[in-house]
Amino acid sequence: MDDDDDADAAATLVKQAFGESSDEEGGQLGGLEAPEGSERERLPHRSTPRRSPTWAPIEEIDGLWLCGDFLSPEQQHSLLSAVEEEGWFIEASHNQAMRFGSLPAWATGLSNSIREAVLLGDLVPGFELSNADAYEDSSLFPILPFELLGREPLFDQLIVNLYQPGEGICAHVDLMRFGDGIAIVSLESPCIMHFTQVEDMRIGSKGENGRQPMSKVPVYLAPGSLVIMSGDARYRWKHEINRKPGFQVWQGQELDQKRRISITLRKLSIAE
Ligand SMILES: O=C(O)CCC(=O)C(=O)O
Ligand SMILES: [Fe+2]
Repeated sequence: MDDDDDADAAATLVKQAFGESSDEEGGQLGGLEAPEGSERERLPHRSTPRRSPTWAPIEEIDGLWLCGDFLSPEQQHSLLSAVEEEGWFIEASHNQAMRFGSLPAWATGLSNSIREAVLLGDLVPGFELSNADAYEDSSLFPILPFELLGREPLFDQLIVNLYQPGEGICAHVDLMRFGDGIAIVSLESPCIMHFTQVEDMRIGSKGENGRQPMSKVPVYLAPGSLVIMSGDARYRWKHEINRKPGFQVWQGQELDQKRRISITLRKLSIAE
């Protein structure tokens, strides 16, 4: 596909997923409605278009993108309410819920919003100038390759994790039963997710791209942020969250740990 074909395919995808114009139901971030009685709900439907979210590449890791302003505070609130209404975490001993196949409506709305943010979001200023070469073949869709962005459904597996202060997740690469292209939305507490290369990229050896492997790459996940992992980021880097004292340090400050909820969306691999 050349760039024009890609652009046409993207336009078709936007129309299919979100309707002809952004005023229609299901338009930009339309899958997430404001809570009843909120200021936004009283406004005429979508009278003020929401600004585009901004995407920043994590420069050390190919295929890792962060959208720090994916969800507004209102949208975070309504997403959290939708999760809480599922009743998964009423018992203190329950801290994880999984769904396969058909997802709750709010998760399908979230999935649509992710696709829309990838298609319509802005790249952080300066990105195109400094990184144009590395992304030559995917300049239209640097955040998620078009074959992943255009698949239907985009995601068919949901996992919601609830972490109390001090709790996290050990370094891992997600199971191979899940395909490429993984999205993680963070709610409530900010946290630092650390990425480390898998063993075949040992310290001291040079990776395929000629770069020296990095020891550990910290990524700050604000509430309402969205992370997308594909390619190397998904297969060649482990991710972990260590919320023990001393590990959640950002710009010299230890983060204040509260409860954190994360929503991970993935697509099951097609069975061979
Ligand atoms: O909670 C998170 O942000 C990450 C969750 C995760 O990596 C997973 O469920 O595989
Ligand atoms: Fe994971």
